[in-house]
Amino acid sequence: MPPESTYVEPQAKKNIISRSQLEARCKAGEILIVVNQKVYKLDKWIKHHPGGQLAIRHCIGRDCTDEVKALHPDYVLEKKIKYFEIADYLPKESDPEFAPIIGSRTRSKDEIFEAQSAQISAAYRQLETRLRKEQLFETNYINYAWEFSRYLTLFTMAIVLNLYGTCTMHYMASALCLAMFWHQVSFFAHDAGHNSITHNLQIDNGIGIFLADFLGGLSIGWWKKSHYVHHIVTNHPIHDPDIQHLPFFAVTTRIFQGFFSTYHQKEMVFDRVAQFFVSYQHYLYYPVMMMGRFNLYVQSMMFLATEPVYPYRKQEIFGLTIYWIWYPYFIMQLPTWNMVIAYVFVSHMFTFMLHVQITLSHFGMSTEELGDTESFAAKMLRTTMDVDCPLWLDWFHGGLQFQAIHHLFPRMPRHNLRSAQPFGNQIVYSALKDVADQVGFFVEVAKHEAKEYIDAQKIVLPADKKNL
Ligand code: HEM
Repeated sequence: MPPESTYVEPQAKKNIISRSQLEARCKAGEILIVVNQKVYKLDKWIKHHPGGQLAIRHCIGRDCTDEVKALHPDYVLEKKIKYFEIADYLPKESDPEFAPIIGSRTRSKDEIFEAQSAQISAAYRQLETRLRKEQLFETNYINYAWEFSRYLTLFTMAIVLNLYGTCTMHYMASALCLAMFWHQVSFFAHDAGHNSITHNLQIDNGIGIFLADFLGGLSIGWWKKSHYVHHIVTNHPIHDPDIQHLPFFAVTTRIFQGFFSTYHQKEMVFDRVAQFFVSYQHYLYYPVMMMGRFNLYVQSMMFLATEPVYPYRKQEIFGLTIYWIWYPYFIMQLPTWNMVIAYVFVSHMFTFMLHVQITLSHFGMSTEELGDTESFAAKMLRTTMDVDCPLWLDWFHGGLQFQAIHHLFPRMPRHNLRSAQPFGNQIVYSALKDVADQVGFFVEVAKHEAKEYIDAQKIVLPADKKNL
């Protein structure tokens, strides 16, 4: 055992599961995950998990400590998780299959990658402690008061311009205000989905249902299901629903062969229709984004109709029913049918800004699968991008332009993301420094090897010839 190893001899009586045993048991169908060097068995409970089944399925058979810490309130790790503990996890260096590294063997590329990834993870954990000290996980309700005044202004303007308007310009301005209202309120619903408003699951869920279902006609449950998965397997072409947009877009050429989407549970084929649309995707991007909200209606209804276990189904169906009463009633106040149709399109299409903002942070980033040894923090930084924006424009992006820090700490209230970002950058810089150091090291090795080769071959370089 190397002296610097952190391995501690487990107590004789405790159950121990090694990495190979874990793999074998998971392959046999057991739902086991590793958190803080302990193994948890979730076979029976998975269908009751408030974060959905798929979130857990993406963590089966691997260490998901950082994911679990990032996505749960403290009580889950402090109390709830204990009920599912079945054994200690045997770190791989003590597993007979993974013999200790003896002597000065050169580390393989995989080992270097794993070590770098672990370094980022360690920096990430320190950062979390620091941000807690800075109280950046606490909600400042004054921010929400400001936001409320904005929502209320937009909604009131939409109503007044619709009911008391006298010309097309008034009606279209009303539609635009409604689109802006939906756009802005989505950020609030996003907080509710992450339980980052009151940090109480029931209350935040209630807020989410009111905002998304009653006011917007969309299912918060549907959104939460897909968004949680997105946070765990960000930018994975096969697993992340947020980058699966066939037949319209292909974010990576990897999907040209078609693939089975684990989220949608269906084959996504790259057929002729997809070939046609994808070849024009650079033109179609904005028009498709403008139609996005109509698609969300369909997804919401499908979710409520087909999700096997969902505790808030009745409340959400009630919410959607109210929406489908108030919105049609509202637009029927317009003087002509042409105006009604124009209103529907303008109010829906101008929410495209939200879809653009969401996709902007991920579409241009890596979609590689780098395996289980990549840490959560390393993966989030590789797949997520911030959007630069001045302070005065924060309201427009809702604070979510700091997407990398949001992905590292999904439960952090949005209004704290700007303050947290400089701390987050430290991880990025230290990761980049590591990469730069590695590159420098490889250059030195290459130089050394080249020199050895030249000396061995007794090659005379042109520059040296002149000196002969
Ligand atoms: C023994 C294991 C686990 C237990 C006991 C557990 C328990 C819970 C509980 C009680 C909640 C509701 C939290 C609240 O009150 O806000 C929750 C939410 C959640 N869990 Fe787990 N969970 C476990 C494993 C996992 C795993 C492996 C993942 C995947 C990374 C996961 C992802 C989530 C997500 C995404 C949410 C929703 C978070 C939110 O609302 O912001 N959970 N879990």
